[in-house]
Amino acid sequence: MTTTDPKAPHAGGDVLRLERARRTYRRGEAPVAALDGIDLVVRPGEWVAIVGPSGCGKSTLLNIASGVDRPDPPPTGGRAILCGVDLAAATERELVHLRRTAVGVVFQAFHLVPNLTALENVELPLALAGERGDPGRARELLERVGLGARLNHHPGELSGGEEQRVAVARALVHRPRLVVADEPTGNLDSASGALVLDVLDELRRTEGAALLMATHDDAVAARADRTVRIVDGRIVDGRTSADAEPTHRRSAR
Ligand SMILES: Nc1ncnc2c1ncn2[C@@H]1O[C@H](COP(=O)(O)OP(=O)(O)OP(=O)(O)O)[C@@H](O)[C@H]1O
Repeated sequence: MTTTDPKAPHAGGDVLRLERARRTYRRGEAPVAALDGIDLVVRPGEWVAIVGPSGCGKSTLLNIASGVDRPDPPPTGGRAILCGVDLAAATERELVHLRRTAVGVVFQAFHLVPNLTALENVELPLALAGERGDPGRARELLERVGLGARLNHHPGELSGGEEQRVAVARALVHRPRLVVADEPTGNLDSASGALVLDVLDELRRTEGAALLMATHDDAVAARADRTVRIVDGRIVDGRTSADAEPTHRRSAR
């Protein structure tokens, strides 16, 4: 491939860099700017929360951060660099490789495969990435999320919180550099949600992955290293990178 290999050990630097990123949907005649010039840098190991009202652009941003979507074409779309790969320049094949090797995803609705066991669900990303990997890795992760006794259970035999902990193990099994989580506690009661956040945080720290998480819940966002607030596709509050000054102070000047 022509771009940096996202899994290469030397692939340091930012995990995600958005510069004036813009994503426009054409709805009938009127274009909708779902992202309207977003600057955001996520560094290795950081936990960044994205908050904002329904329709502000959180899912659009996460889709770009997970390599599922790209900003508008240059020059109006700005730049989106995911694990060293410029999304505008990447081929579809490169994007598939990026998604399978460098990114892990946790959804609100778990999205486990119902006829596979917990262990088989966690092993799935390794098979998709064509990696034999460490044969004990999936089992070890399930033990670390507290499900060592549920390896052979199917999703229908697990509680919602247990299903989401399987999904967390699945998101980290291929050692991604970035975990993208869309309302990961949105379908859970507060105790199960807190446990899911605990295991996500523990794995993030020990595995060195960055975590980019959208949430409606201010208590969830408060656990992140920093929070970015979006309204109408623009960042209105928070720090766009770990060393940037707060946006609201900048605009008040
Ligand atoms: N495929 C699409 N086609 C047209 N418009 C879209 C599409 N997807 C999203 N939008 C619009 O883009 C804007 C941002 O949507 P997005 O789903 O990113 O918001 P969100 O913050 O994730 O919302 P929620 O919190 O409700 O999930 C909204 O105005 C939405 O209606």
